[in-house]
Amino acid sequence: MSERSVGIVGTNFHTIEGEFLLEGGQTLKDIRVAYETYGNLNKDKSNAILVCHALTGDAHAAGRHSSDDRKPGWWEDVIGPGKALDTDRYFVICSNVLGGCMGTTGPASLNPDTGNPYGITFPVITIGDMVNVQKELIDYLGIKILFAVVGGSMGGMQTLQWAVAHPDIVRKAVVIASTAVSSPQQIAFNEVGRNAIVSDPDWNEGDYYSGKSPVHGLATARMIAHITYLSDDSMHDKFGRKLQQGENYKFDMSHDFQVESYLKYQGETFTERFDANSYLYVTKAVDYFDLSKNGSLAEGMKDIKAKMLLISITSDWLYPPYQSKKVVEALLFNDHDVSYREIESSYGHDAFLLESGHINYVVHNFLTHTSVGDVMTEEVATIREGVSIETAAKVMFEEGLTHLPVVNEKGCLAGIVTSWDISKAVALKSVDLDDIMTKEVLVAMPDEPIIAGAKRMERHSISALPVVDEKKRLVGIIDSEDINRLIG
Ligand SMILES: CC(=O)SCCNC(=O)CCNC(=O)[C@H](O)C(C)(C)COP(=O)(O)OP(=O)(O)OC[C@H]1O[C@@H](n2cnc3c(N)ncnc32)[C@H](O)[C@@H]1OP(=O)(O)O
Ligand SMILES: N[C@@H](CCO)C(=O)O
Repeated sequence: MSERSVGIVGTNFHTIEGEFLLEGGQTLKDIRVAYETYGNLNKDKSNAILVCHALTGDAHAAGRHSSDDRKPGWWEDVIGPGKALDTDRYFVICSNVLGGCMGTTGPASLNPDTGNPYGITFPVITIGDMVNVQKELIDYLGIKILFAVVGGSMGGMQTLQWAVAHPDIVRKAVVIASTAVSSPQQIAFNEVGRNAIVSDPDWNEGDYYSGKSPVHGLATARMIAHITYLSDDSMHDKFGRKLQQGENYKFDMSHDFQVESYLKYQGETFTERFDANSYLYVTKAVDYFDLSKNGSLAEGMKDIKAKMLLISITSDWLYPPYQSKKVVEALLFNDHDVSYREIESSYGHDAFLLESGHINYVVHNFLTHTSVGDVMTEEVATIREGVSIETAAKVMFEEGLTHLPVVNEKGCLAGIVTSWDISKAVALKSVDLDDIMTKEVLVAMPDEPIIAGAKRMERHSISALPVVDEKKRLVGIIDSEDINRLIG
């Protein structure tokens, strides 16, 4: 196993107890979420990155479940020590989507009310529902801010949805080979796939879990979809008109060309790991995805606060660069902080899984150009000027703090009290907070590079910096231990 891998990992499960309301108005009971995590969550819980998977991905994004596993998780090249999603710095989370078939509740799961698989009685779900389920997981993990949300393809849709629906949680968002609105062509390809599934007699109106499954329909759906993940150039490069066996045409109906054999293999192996009903539901969720509001993408995106990075792939004809550029335009219309990169690649849509060199470079740069505001803790316990030392000590004890900012009636920083100041007060029998607090406080600004804040802390041997805006209002705090971990 590569030294740069997260190594052997396991899948965890969390149940969201009770009724869960879906965007379509229906409910699901006791949703189970399968998830994996890599790296460690820091003390402030400010280094979490949520990775959202694509259509047929799963929670197993990196590492191996056992040393015998033939292949690692699907984004092994991007997640791990020293990689863009650096597990020495970040706590990476990936969960299987709602409606999936890799551990999270989906149509193949048992309906608790009937004891039978949901099948086609499973409610139609949306990208918004997938994100709402992830939000429950993040809450369960005690995470209040996401340093970043990252995803390709359908994972990019979830990432955009996160940025729109939870602007105060998401600090950075990386959207790769994706769109804010599913196009008619995308819907059309999905519909052909669904049609292949429901036309298979073994589909049996979705009720096939005790008999034969619709493997022919599902394999055909995958074959069609797989073509859309490649490009004309990559197919020329990969297969050309090469034959699978021998040098002469057989002039029969066998899989004479390599590309035929390849597609057959891709279709068949897919049926070993994916549920046909899940394919119906997850593609539907993709089709319904549309972040525009009143016909305007700019309006739909106006609440976003995260710094955004959009990446597209030159040869991706399924999610063409124009779709990412539309998102960029909508964000620029709102004066948002957005970067855009187009990766030159002939691999087509699946380049987001294959061009790991490019992806690592671009995503690493985006994530490491971090400002104070990207990592600061916004919920800061404070005390008002003029309170007693005892009150300050009590707050620090109850909140487990070593630094406590003192603010005036306008919320402006007036000083800071440390646990050392409290010890001094006890030793000197002081009662007046004003006597012991530091009034000339070193601070950081949200827009300054994190490295500048870290250097200031190092130079002055201090372990926390209050963050203030231009009016000196306290807006957050940063802690040296967490910062050092993030800047590596
Ligand atoms: C986030 C997510 O999207 S998770 C889901 C990602 N995974 C998938 O989508 C699985 C489907 N696969 C793919 O999409 C792509 O294969 C990728 C992007 C993952 C990997 O691409 P590549 O590394 O170029 O692999 P490639 O497409 O050549 O497929 C290789 C497989 O095809 C087989 N193959 C290659 N040529 C032929 C052929 N002529 N006949 C039969 N089989 C063939 C190989 O033996 C290999 O089999 P294996 O997967 O069992 O090892
Ligand atoms: N290979 C990807 C393509 C869809 O983005 C998947 O199967 O999920």
